[in-house]
Amino acid sequence: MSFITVNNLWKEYGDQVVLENLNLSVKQGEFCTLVGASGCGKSTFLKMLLGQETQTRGELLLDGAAFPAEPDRNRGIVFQRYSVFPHLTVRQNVLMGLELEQKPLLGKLFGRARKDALARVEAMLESVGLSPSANKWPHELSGGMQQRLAIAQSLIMRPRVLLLDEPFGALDPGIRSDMHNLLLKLWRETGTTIFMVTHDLKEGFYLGTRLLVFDKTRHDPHSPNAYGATITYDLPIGKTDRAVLEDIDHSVAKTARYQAA
Ligand SMILES: Nc1ncnc2c1ncn2[C@@H]1O[C@H](COP(=O)(O)OP(=O)(O)OP(=O)(O)O)[C@@H](O)[C@H]1O
Repeated sequence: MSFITVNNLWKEYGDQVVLENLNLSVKQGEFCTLVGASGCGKSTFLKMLLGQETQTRGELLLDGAAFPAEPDRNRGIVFQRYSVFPHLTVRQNVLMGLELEQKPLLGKLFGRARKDALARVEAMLESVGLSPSANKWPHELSGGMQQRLAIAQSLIMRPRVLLLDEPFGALDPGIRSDMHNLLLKLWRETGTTIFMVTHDLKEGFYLGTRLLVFDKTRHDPHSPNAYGATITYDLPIGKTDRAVLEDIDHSVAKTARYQAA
């Protein structure tokens, strides 16, 4: 059965059509990577999946029911930068979600509940390789460590859907490949469904089980906002030949030129 269903989904901001007629059916545990020219609406789509934005038209279903309109623990998100709290230590950053979930008013756990939560936090820090840095402050961490912390902070809540908006875009290539391996390990361990935006087609192919290309198929030079992007390719990874990749590269670059003009 489809876990996430998108039917004839449109998103407009004022007179700007950002996304038009998206249709998609995603099974639980899939790893979808999203690529497309800058400004094509990939982040907007993630925000709709998160519950931060609502669609203008169409349906977005989770297990056959309308998506909750507010962000909730079903969905976690990691941005390119700065999604951790600078005034909390690494351990506190990861613990905070559990405390707020169980004690929304006080934001503090005590006794047995705190001990159990801390045990989960320690296991998560171990899993992302941050145990030795548990007492550090975010500003004392490298970019890669900050992103590992942001991922830990999301995954501790055991979200059914993990949304990643160019999470490795600001990292050096060497660190990126470590992060890829870590993400694949965590994805296999948790079985969470992932949507990840990337500008790097190769990264999209390496990580995902499915590649979604967001692109505009219609352009009006006199009215650049009249048409939105849609999903032009929806490819199972591992079964795609070189000519298709070149085609994607070519059409995304063309849209980017239109947007820049
Ligand atoms: N809250 C908003 N109000 C008005 N317009 C918005 C809003 N959010 C996004 N947009 C517009 O929607 C379009 C799509 O933006 P979005 O950030 O989703 O693109 P993107 O594909 O993620 O781009 P990039 O790859 O550069 O991050 C842009 O033209 C942007 O200006």
